[in-house]
Amino acid sequence: MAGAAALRRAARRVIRPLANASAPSRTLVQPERFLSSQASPEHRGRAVVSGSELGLYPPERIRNFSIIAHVDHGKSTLADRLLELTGTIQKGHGQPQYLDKLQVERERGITVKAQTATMFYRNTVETSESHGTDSPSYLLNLIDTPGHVDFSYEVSRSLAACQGALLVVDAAQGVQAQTIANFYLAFESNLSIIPVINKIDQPTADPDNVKAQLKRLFDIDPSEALLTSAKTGQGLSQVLPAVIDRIPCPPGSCDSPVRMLLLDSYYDEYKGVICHVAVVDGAMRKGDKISSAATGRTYEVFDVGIMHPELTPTGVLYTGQVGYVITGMRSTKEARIGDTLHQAKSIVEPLPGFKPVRHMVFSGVYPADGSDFDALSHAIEKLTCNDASVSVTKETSTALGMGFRCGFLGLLHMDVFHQRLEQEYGAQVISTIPTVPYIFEYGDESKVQVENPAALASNTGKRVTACWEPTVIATILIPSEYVGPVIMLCSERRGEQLEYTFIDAQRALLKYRIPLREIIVDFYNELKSITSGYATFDYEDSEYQKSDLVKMDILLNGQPVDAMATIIHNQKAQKVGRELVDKLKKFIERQMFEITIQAAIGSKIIARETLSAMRKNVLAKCYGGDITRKKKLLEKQKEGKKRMKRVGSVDIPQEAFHELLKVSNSK
Ligand SMILES: Nc1nc2c(ncn2[C@@H]2O[C@H](COP(=O)(O)OP(=O)(O)OP(=O)(O)O)[C@@H](O)[C@H]2O)c(=O)[nH]1
Repeated sequence: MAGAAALRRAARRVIRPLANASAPSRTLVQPERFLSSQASPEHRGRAVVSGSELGLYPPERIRNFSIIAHVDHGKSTLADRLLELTGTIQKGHGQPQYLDKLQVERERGITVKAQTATMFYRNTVETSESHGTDSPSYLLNLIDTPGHVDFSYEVSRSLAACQGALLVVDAAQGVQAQTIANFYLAFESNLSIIPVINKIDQPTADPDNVKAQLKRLFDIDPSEALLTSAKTGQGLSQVLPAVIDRIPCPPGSCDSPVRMLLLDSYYDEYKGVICHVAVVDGAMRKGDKISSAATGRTYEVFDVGIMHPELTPTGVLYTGQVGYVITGMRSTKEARIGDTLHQAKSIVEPLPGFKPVRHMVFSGVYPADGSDFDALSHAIEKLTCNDASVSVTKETSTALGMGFRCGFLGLLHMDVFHQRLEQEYGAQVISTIPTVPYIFEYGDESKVQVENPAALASNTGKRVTACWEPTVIATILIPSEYVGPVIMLCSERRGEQLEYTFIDAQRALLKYRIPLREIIVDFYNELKSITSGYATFDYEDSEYQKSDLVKMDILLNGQPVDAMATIIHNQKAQKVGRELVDKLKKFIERQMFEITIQAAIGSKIIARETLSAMRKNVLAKCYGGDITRKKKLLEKQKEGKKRMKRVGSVDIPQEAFHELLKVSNSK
């Protein structure tokens, strides 16, 4: 390895503010029982921590850090290794990516929710702050964050509780689009950033090239980079010493009334609302009364503790610590993320909260079977308790009945939400074509934000005088040979080039301003396919721009299907209209009568297909008299019917709605 000595020297050079001057008056004792890296095997993984033991960790013995990276660069695996190294979980606990707890996270291999784990660690590697085996024990809060662009909101929230971040970069793939986005999130939050070049065990690993990229893009001194393999364990012993040495301790005053930032909340069937908090000042004990700065309501603290990594009651949380609190809150709506919780009756300055969530994509969510509305309503209510970033309002569609209009952070977020509804609550849903929030101005100069294209119909009396659509700044990293096709793709998608640079001899970085609508469906797939999978892509929201938008209706036998209406750029309407009509023809089953399928803008028909009449006889091929087989086929047909939506006199299978999602954007 490039040498522990070199790393130590590098470590000494980086910013290392010490504890806040107003920090603790608590006595510092060596909490030997937490020295898990040296503890006996039976001691490891013990999740019993008392409040008095927690009190042994004043802010200067605490480090709060996040792991941030591009998707799949190894954050969760690195988090696993650190949890093992500190004895927080057993080695070979049989469940890789321990902190990815949701079923969808395990199935998709992605992190969706940020997770926190408290570890206890004694630094045995000499650093500028510690002195070998005499070094004290530290309390480390590790926050594993999602890598996908849709969940960058989770990342920025997590960073608010941290003073530092491990920026993990794959040694073979190098810096990718989300590496850049996450670096800037951490940089703008003033965090100390420790670059970790991971996966150095891979045959194609090229750490020197990655160091050069880090220098060029972020001005990171190459000697600061740690080289690791979360798979083989190589280099991992350097990570936590660097965390202790290079990341400042949390600021805050131990003697002030308690003040904490509400980082996240979720609903637990047995325990009620559980809030994750970062204690900024003072201490919070079981039995204390705390108030919410946002609502003014006061609650009693029923339980308080740390995530070690499961909920571990401690009866108290001190300044600088990150943990959970359970109060009498009845719903997560009371637990507003970004709120300041503080000692009741004290007057405190609220902490800077978070930017409000901006919903990028809206879609209608309806029960596949209309009679399941109550069940769906219950499922959505429960799920939003654990995913506060979804907005939900009731809506009614003539085609689909009663349902909900939901706002999501992006398409993956929408997909994950649907999957969780199905997996965790058994809900069968139909979702409508996703749309972005447009702004329309009418003749009377009133402006409305339109999140449901069908809603535009109610304004037909008014003349639209102008419309605006949201745009994003997209960052795309690609091997240089793909620059041409990517530029073509972006201009087809109405993108405006903002930047074109090379990050090294082989790779280019492109920045485009693109209308959000153009990227929400299928852009990423197409980008991947034209670059043989090499492109990486990230975006951040940008301003609204004036645009020439029209509402396109889909008509079945002359009747508009409100759930299939979409708002689209005028120039693209014809092409997309044809594709939608064509797709529907393939998915709607022939019926006893002829069906015309049309796309229309106002009264102008822009695409049309006809489906001829036919009676579908499922028993047609079932010769002979095997009654059980016939019954089975009829049962299957009945089951299929349940998944149909009757629109006017036409039955539309659920799959047709799903397929429409795929063509709802132009190619
Ligand atoms: N060869 C090698 N593979 C690794 C290493 N670290 C992680 N991996 C593998 O890389 C893949 C992605 O790892 P994760 O830890 O899930 O990556 P992540 O960054 O958490 O991914 P997201 O949560 O989706 O953002 C998994 O198959 C890991 O087993 C490493 O050091 N070497």
